Amino acid sequence: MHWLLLKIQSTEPQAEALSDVLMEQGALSVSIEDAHADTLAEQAIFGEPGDPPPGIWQQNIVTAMLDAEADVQGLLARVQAELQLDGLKYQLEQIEEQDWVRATQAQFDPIRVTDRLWIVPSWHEAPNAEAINIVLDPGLAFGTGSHPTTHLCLSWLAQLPETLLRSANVLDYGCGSGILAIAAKKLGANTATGVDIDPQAVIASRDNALNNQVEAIFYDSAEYLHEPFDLVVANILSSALMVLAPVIAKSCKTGGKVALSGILESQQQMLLAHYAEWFEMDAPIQQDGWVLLTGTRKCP
Ligand SMILES: C[S@@+](CC[C@H](N)C(=O)[O-])C[C@H]1O[C@@H](n2cnc3c(N)ncnc32)[C@H](O)[C@@H]1O
Repeated sequence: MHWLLLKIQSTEPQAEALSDVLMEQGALSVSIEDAHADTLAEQAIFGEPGDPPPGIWQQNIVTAMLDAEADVQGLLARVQAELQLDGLKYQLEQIEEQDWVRATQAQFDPIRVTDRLWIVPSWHEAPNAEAINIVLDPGLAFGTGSHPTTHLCLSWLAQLPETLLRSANVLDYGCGSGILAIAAKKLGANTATGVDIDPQAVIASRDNALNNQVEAIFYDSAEYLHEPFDLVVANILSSALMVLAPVIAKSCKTGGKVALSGILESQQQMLLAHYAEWFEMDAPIQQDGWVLLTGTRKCP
């Protein structure tokens, strides 16, 4: 069994309408991708809570998956007529039936955070059985460890002195998959708590903690009571970090540490200035255009 992939070059104003017409004309699925993906001209597009939708890439590829027997020329003619377009540029590829589960799994390899901390998908053997291995599969909640913002937080947790961690109660604000709370606990934290605005993230975090045989508490941020913790990690986008600053400050004991992630280089000065009201801020740490800000809670 096989299918056809019809890949059409498109522009921002056309792409949505093109996708809709392809679906109406019998495509099994349609996706839109950056025409410059995996090149230096790749355009990062993401939205922040409260901002208008970020739109799509200026130059993109609209890919329709079709039955092997589909009349491609007829389909293209109908699409062009409906959208009043001329000379669509396209490529046609054939894809064979394959083990889709295995193909998906093959995209996720173990991730080394440090020599002693790894994130390992459940279907993989741990590269170092002696290391602290967090077993985590991609799921509905953010946080597989592959994103620089998560990686920055994990590296920060992993370099904390063990003596500090042993007595530390850790809060993971915006826990997603629970990866940071689970890592903190596995690295030796006294307790780990995670909160998230998304109920699916709370469920995923609880499942992941169970799979890792880690005791950690996860709940909805609406139920969070602002109790003070020794360490607070928050990997959320910068607009949310700005709004949540008083909550995060209240959540951190005097002398406690904070780590803030999800911040672009262009946003770091704004965040540093804002958090300086409550924290003695350290020099930013950068990775792939993202910044980790850390600090120590001042006396209120
Ligand atoms: C970028 S993910 C980080 C997940 C994980 N902690 C990590 O480091 O990979 C951000 C998480 O913050 C949550 N979030 C966003 N705004 C929030 C808010 N105001 N309060 C609590 N959680 C929030 C999102 O639902 C999401 O799960």
